[in-house]
Amino acid sequence: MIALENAGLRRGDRWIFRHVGFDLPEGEVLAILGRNGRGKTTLLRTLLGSLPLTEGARSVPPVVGYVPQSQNGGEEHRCLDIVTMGRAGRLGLFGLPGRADEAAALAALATVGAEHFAERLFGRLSGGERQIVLLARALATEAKVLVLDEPAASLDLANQDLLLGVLMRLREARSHTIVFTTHHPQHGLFLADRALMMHASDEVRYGRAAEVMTDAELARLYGVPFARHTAGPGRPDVVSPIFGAAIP
Ligand SMILES: Nc1ncnc2c1ncn2[C@@H]1O[C@H](COP(=O)(O)OP(=O)(O)OP(=O)(O)O)[C@@H](O)[C@H]1O
Repeated sequence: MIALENAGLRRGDRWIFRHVGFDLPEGEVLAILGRNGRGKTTLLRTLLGSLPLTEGARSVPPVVGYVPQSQNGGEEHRCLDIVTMGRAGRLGLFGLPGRADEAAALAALATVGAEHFAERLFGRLSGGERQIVLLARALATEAKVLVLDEPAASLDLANQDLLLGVLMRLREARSHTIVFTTHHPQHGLFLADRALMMHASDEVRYGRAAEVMTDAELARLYGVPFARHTAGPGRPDVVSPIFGAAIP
């Protein structure tokens, strides 16, 4: 459904990433992890088609729903209008959204459990609620692939829980193939079927999230040791960085 094969991207004389390959089955969720500047956003941009690969190949459907880290602007618009903007790619050059588009936007809000936001102003929502509206906008495109760039980056714990819960419902429905970047390993363990760990520009590990996100690999990725706790039957382990105990 979505794949990269021996993909590389060079800027000037520097490879941002190289030899990246994965093949994400339809309906699965992929978490991309790596330190600051490791190339996560650049990799997402190649998936979105806004940056060409220097080498290798990508296989991504033509329409992808994108959720940015946050959005500046639109604060004075109703959430329904923000979500209806997701229909723009389906309208003709000078086309205006019609009733069917508004109905699709309402359906997208309902999918994320946020139909009650429809008439509220986007600027009056909390950060987490805004992310959910932006997710609804991506769903309104009717894309089967969703790409999210650090969707929980600026959210407090309650809002992280809110957003992760909505994404988990999409995962359980297996209605979309989802790729997201994160600095929270726990989000990967909670939500993702697979993980792509960007250790270095030419070293990327890909596999089942529970198998590749071991304590040792997380410690190697971030340079910080991790502790692990079991969270009860049917729940993924909980990992926490042990600050102040950096690996020599
Ligand atoms: N337009 C550009 N020209 C040259 N280098 C760039 C450009 N944009 C980004 N880079 C470099 O590419 C590298 C990867 O950047 P990218 O934003 O993809 O990292 P990231 O893993 O998403 O980082 P973060 O976790 O901080 O968001 C960085 O070293 C960055 O400086």
